[in-house]
Amino acid sequence: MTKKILVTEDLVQEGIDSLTEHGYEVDMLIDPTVEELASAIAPYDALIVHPNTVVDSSLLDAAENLKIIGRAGVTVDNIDIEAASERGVIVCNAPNSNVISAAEHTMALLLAAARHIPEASASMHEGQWRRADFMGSELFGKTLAIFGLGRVGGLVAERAAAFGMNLIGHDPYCSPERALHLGVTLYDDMAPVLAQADFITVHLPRTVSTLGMFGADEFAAMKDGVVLVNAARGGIFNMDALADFVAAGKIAAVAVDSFEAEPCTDSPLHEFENAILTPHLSPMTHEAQRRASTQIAEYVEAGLEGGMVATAVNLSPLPPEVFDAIGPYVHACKMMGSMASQILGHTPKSLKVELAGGLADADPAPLLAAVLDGGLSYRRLGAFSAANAESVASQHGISVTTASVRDAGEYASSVRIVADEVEVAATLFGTEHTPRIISLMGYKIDIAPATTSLVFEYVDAPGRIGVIGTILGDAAANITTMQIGTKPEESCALVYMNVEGDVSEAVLDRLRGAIDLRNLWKITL
Ligand SMILES: NC(=O)c1ccc[n+]([C@@H]2O[C@H](COP(=O)([O-])OP(=O)(O)OC[C@H]3O[C@@H](n4cnc5c(N)ncnc54)[C@H](O)[C@@H]3O)[C@@H](O)[C@H]2O)c1
Ligand SMILES: O=C(O)CC[C@@H](O)C(=O)O
Repeated sequence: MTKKILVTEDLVQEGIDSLTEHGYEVDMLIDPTVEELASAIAPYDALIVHPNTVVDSSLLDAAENLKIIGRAGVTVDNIDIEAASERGVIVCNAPNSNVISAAEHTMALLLAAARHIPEASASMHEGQWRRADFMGSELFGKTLAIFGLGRVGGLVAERAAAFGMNLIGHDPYCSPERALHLGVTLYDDMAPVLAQADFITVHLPRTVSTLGMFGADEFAAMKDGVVLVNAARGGIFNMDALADFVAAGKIAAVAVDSFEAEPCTDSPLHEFENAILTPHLSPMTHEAQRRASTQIAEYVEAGLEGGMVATAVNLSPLPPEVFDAIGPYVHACKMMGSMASQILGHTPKSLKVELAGGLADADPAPLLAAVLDGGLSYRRLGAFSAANAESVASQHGISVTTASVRDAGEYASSVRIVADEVEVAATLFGTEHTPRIISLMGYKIDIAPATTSLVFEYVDAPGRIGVIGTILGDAAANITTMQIGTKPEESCALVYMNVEGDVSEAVLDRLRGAIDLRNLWKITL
C-alpha cells in the first residue's frame, strides 16, 4: 500500500519531488489549525512539520498510522518527543541543513549592529546624507561572548575568529577540547562572561533553563555599550527587561531574529531605532531551504523503510563510525526477523541477536530493533519502530538478549539471530551491501533472498531437486537461484530456492505429497 506523508511546512519542491518519485503520496496542509491537523492525521505514515505546528500527545493519539515525524530544520521543541517515543514514533530533524545560514545571519546582525547599517540605510531612503550619526565600531580586537557552543555557536566562533575577535563562552556541555579547538575561553559561570563581553550572541536551545536566561540582573551585569544578538530561539532574552536597558542606553544595540511567538509584528523592541529586528531570516537562504527539504525527505524515507534514521532525536545518538558500521545491516536484520517469524509461524518467546567480526564492538540495540521490527511487522502487531523496540518486545512477551563474538568465520562481519528454535545468519555482500543468508536452521548456505522463496528441508536422497523442479515448472513458477545446505550427520538437506511466479497452496501441497519433506516454508519478504 502506498505510504502517505503529510507536510505542514512550505518545503522546497526538491524534497517533495524526491518523496513522490520514490512512490510516496505527499499531501500539503500548510499552517493547519490544531483541529484541521487532528482530523487529517489518521491515515498518514509520516508527518513533516513546521516549528509552528504543535505535535502533542492528543495529536499523536489521533495519528494512528504515524511512524515518523520530520522537522526540516533544527528545532523540535514544538514536538512532544516523550509522547512520540511512547507511541513508537521516530522524531527526526535536519540539524545541519541551516546552521551555516544561521551562523552567517548572526555575523550579518553583528556587523549591521556594529556599523548601524539598518538605520543608515533607512536615512538614505529618506533622502538624507548623515555620516557622523552612524559612527560605528570594529569587530576586530573586541570580545565576543558566545552562549552555546554547539553547531551554530561553533560556526560563529570560526567566523568571528577570522574577524580577529577575542572569543569567550559559556556552555556547560562543551568539552574543553572543543573550546580549545574553536579558540574560545570557556567559563563555568555566566558572570565573568557578561562582565567582559563587548558583543554577546546566544546559540542555545529553548529549554526550561534557557527561557528567560537573560533578564534584568544579567543585562545589569554587562558592560556599558554592549551589543546583543539572538538568532537562536525567542524567549532567551526577557524582552521587557531588554527594552528597559536599551531605553536606558546601557545596551548600545540589539539584534533579534527569533521571537517567542511568531509571526511577531509588535514587541517591546519595535520602537527602538537601534533594535534590528528580522523575521526569523536565519534559515531563509536558498541553500538552507534546499538542504532542509532534501535532507528531511531522505531521513523520513529511511524511517518509513525501516532503515537507520541518522538524525533521530528520540533514539540513542549514534557516532558516525557506529552508524557506518551497523547502518547497512538494518535491512538484513529486518529481513531475518521477518524470515524467522514466518518460519516459526508465531511470535517468538525468546530472541537472541549476535553480532560477529567487525560488528563485535557495535551497539546491538538498533539491530535488535530492526530484527523485532521485521518479526513483529510481519505478524502485524501494530505500530513498531526502533524507538520503542524493547518495550514493545516486552509487551508481547518476547525476552531479548544480545551478544557479540569476534570470530565471524570466513566473513568480515555477520549477524546471527535465534528466535526460539529458528536460527538465521546474514552477512552483507559487495558495495551495495546486499544481504546474504549464510546460515538457516544450522544449515550453511549462501544466498541473497528474493521477494518469494521456498525453503525445503528433507532427508537427503538423489532426485529430490528434479521432482521439485518439475512440479514448480508445471505450475509456471520459475526457480531463479538455489542453494543447498546439508547436515551429513543427520542425512538432511535444506534447499533455499528463490522463485518467480505464483506458488499457490495447492502447489505447496503437491510438493509436500511428492517427496518426504520434513518442512516446507514459503517466505515472502
Ligand atoms: N534561527 C535559525 O534559523 C536557527 C537555525 C539553526 C538553529 N537555531 C537554533 O539555534 C540554537 C542552537 O542550534 P544548534 O544547532 O547550534 O544546537 P546545538 O544543540 O548544536 O547547540 C546548542 C548548544 O547549547 C548548549 N547549551 C544548552 N543549554 C545550555 C545552557 N543552559 N547554557 C549554556 N549552553 C547551553 C549545548 O550544550 C549545545 O552545545 C537552537 O535552539 C536552534 O533551535 C536557529
Ligand atoms: O524554519 C524555521 O522557521 C525555523 C528554522 C530554525 O529555527 C530551525 O529550527 O531550524
